Order: sequence, then C-alpha cells, then structure tokens
Amino acid sequence: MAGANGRRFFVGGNWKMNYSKAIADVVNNALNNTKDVDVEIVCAPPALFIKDVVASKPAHVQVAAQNCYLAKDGAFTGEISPEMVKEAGCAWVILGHSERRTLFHEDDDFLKKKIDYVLNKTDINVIACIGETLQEREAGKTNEVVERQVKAYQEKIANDQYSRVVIAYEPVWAIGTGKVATPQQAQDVHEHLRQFIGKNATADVAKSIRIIYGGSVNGANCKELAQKPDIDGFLVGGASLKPEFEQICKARQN
Ligand SMILES: O=C[C@H](O)COP(=O)(O)O
Repeated sequence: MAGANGRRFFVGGNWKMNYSKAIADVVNNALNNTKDVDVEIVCAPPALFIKDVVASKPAHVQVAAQNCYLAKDGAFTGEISPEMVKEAGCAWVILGHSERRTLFHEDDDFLKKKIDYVLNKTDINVIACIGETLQEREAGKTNEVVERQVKAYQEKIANDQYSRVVIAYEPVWAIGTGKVATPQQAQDVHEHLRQFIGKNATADVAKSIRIIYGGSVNGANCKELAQKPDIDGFLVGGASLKPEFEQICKARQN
C-alpha cells in the first residue's frame, strides 16, 4: 500500500562487506517484527551470502545485490551478472554506491551502461545511488553534482521503467561518519531532485519516484527524517545490521 503521497516507504539495508550467521540472526529477528508494517524492505548482503539470506529471511523482506556487471556471462573475473543476481533470488540491485564510485572508480558513463543493461535485459529493480562529497557541498555544488549523476541514469530510464527505480541520495560526507544530514538538508536536495527528475521525464514520474536518504541513519534520527515530505525511505549501512533496524523500518509508523 502506498502512503498519502502515493509513494510506499522503502528501507534498504546495505550490509556492505559484513556477514556472519550472528549478524543475519540479528537482522532476521529485527525484521520479524515488521511483518505488519506498510514498508518495502530490502536487504543487501555480500554476494556470496545472498542465497543464505534468501533462505532465512522473513517472507515479506526482499533481497538485493550490492553491485553487478553489465553482461550475462563471460570473461569478467570477479564480477557477477544481473542474471546471476536474479537466479540467486534478488529482486533488486544497488548501483553507483559512493564506495563503488570512489574506491572502484565507477563513473557516470559506466553506471549509465549498467542501469541500461539491468532495466532492459532483466526485470531486476534498481536502487540508483548519487551524492556529493563534503568538498562539493562546501563549494556550493551539491545540486550540480546530484543533477549530473541522476541525469546519467535518466538517459537510460524509459518513462515506464521509473517504477523499477529508487533513487538513493547519499551525501558522501554523511556515510559511516555519524554526521547525518539534517532533515531539512536532505529534504532540500530531495525536493530539488524530484523537480529535476520531472523535467527529464514527466510530472507523473516526478510525483511517483521514490527518493530515499542514506548516511548515518539510525534508530534515533530516522523518525524526524521520515516526516519530511520528499524523503520516501532510507538506505542504511551500519544500523541495518543492528536491532535498531526495526525502528528504522517503522520510522513512518511510530
Ligand atoms: O548504503 C548505505 C550508506 O552508505 C549509508 O551507510 P551508513 O548508514 O553506515 O552511514
């Protein structure tokens, strides 16, 4: 069921390079208490453990890969294909996380090819990440940077494919730092993005696309962020591995 604005609240848990049976148990226990909550929940464990999570997760929870390549198979050492992601039981893939952009040099051009492949060759949904660095924010370039990043994705998204895409705005300076964007800082960027996305698509797309926030979201700050009209959910790193993930999934309800 969608919220009053027509957009269903969405919470992703990006486990990054973290996994143990104990962590999976903690997350499953937290998520077992979210069955009756009107929220779309997606967990993204490391690729090697996707099948374990698919086998043990509560039924209402979906699974994502943290990354994928842009071919079905072949000589691409170390990569996994969208088709493999699908076969393992994922409905989603995260693309363009800032750690992929910074540490593994994935740029807008490469990411646009990836989203093109995923949307057109498979039925997997995409969490498409964007976000500015601290230097870019301090230079007053936040809107310019997120516009460039989102436009690259938009070049490959047809109007009827936006329902398969969630945009994750994750300011790099807020990721893993404990320095969360204020609700108003996040709202301002989300509102700007919604308008910008509409210009490159349609008014209906602007109204319906879900734009989620990521960067030091936790059980204590999630409620205030969730009250903002253009924040449609979260992409959570560290706190998605802890019992407080339950509170984050319930941020709109409590
Ligand atoms: O994908 C998640 C983001 O990188 C946020 O990570 P964090 O919640 O640990 O700051």
